[in-house]
Amino acid sequence: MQTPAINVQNLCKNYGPVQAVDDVTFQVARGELVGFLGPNGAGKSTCMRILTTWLPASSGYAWLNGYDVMYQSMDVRKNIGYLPESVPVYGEMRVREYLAYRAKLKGVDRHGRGARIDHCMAKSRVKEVQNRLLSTLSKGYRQRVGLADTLLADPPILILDEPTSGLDPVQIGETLATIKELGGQHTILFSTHVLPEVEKVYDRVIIIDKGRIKFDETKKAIDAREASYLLEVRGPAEAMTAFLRDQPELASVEVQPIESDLTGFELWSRDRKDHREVLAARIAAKGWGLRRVEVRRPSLEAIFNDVVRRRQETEAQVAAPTEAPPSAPEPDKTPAA
Ligand SMILES: Nc1ncnc2c1ncn2[C@@H]1O[C@H](COP(=O)(O)OP(=O)(O)OP(=O)(O)O)[C@@H](O)[C@H]1O
Repeated sequence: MQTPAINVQNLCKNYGPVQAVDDVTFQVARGELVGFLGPNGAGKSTCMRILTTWLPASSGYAWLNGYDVMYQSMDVRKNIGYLPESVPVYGEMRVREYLAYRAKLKGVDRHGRGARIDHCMAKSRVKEVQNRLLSTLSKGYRQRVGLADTLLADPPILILDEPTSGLDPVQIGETLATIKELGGQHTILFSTHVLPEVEKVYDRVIIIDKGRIKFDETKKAIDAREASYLLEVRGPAEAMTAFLRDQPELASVEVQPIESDLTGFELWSRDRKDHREVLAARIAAKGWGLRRVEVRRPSLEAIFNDVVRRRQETEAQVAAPTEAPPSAPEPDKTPAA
């Protein structure tokens, strides 16, 4: 079996009491394009900084192209291009001059260096600003210069932390297209908390939340997931639930109470066929009011909602103080004269 491009085993990182990365294990095969998704503070940047040798792990292991991030950090660095969340700026340097300096540091052959810089600037769409001082660039352009930098030595693995951060919608589209194109020749792990961005380019998605991996699936597996149907029906909740659970076409029924006489249902059919019309007719025949019928395609958004938002909602409910009983008025603490 081929060595995975990225191999992470039981990785942990704590910053004092904050457990930023908590027992993370995953592998990325060569050539895979993996979206690393999670809400703010999930632990994405911390993971990436460990994988790129910029931060030591508290425990666990990681290998990139077979090199240990802890003990073979120079070899790891030769095999990766890393775009950090905030690109370091050498404000007094011009874009081309900066990339030339970086290419020299990375050992890019002197004879081919100029052509390589041109190629990377073209890929990252920064040619038009090549003579501008870095300090005068917008965050979006700086991010693109950072992307050009990651490509200079043509490393097999690219680790891109929020590559579209600070870009306008047109630039986001262009950068995603570049990432997709690069995906053919490199292994790419890129992070974002913007769902639609991953949806456009990924082969596989890993969702991390509170330092733990909560979901890891290929696009193919996600696309093959079965659609469900969302219904909102007005009527007696218990009777409606029992009725739907009796329908021979349905494999599973989930109940989501909405208000006193309105209930939401999520339904999965037994045979992957669409039974909405027949179910709607049966519900109408019972005299119940059908307010909503909708197909819910398996999407990253739905998965993300299941994995992260429901956890957040549950936590918010637990944290919300219960209504305190009216208390007796505080005794007057004013000291007696
Ligand atoms: N240097 C640090 N010292 C203390 N805590 C830190 C440090 N860096 C990160 N953290 C904490 O570790 C957790 C994970 O942060 P991290 O930056 O890795 O998350 P992230 O998923 O990249 O978030 P974002 O999308 O906002 O960049 C957060 O709770 C964060 O506050």
